[in-house]
Amino acid sequence: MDELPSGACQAAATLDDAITRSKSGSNEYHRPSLSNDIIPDSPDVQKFVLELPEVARIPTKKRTFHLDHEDLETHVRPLLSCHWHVGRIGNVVDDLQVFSLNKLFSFKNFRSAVEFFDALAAIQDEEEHHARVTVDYAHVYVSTHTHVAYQRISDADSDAKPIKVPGLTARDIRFAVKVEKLHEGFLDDGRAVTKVPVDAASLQVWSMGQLRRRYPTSHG
Ligand SMILES: C[C@H](O)[C@H](O)[C@H]1CNC2=NC(N)=NC(=O)C2=N1
Repeated sequence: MDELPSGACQAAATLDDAITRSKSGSNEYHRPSLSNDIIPDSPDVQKFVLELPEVARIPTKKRTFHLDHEDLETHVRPLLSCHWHVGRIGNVVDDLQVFSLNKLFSFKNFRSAVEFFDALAAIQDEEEHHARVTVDYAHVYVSTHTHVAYQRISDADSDAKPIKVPGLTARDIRFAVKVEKLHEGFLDDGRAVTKVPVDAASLQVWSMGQLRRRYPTSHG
């Protein structure tokens, strides 16, 4: 798909803006309630929507490594600012946590949600990357992780064999950016609506915290 709508995620300029937009629409609005361990003014709460990263396509046959610590800021944080969040996949491999990147997209009606699903299926074909997708009336929940991925090895242990374990890779980032831009197109023509998740700020902080723990160094 070459004609992606250009520009960064335009769903909302700030969290407050998102709240206002959400309130002015017909969709219900939940004020994010911060849990006790999160400081409302924490620098980790990204209130502005960041420009989405451009990620080159990884050839299908190429070994895909997990994101590294630096990728969390450059690649993951902009998606968190658009209300993507981290989820846990049930099967932990060798005590290594398996994460996914998820977002709930909302639409005007069921027909628009199905049209989004169809366009999403085309992206999955193009990218040869397949997400878990759930259509629930006017909502589409997307969850992506890379099934065949390798844990990075530290420089100090360069003789070690990379561990094969599902996880988050540049394939997921590239895929999520494409899906986000697809949704922007649906917002622009009125087929989609913006919804701020319950506990949006907490989700951002929690997601970043989980990934920082999982990928503590450049070669975590
Ligand atoms: C060869 C082919 O690209 C691979 O089997 C693809 C198919 N789709 C995939 N999708 C996802 N999410 N992860 C993968 O590792 C994956 N592998």
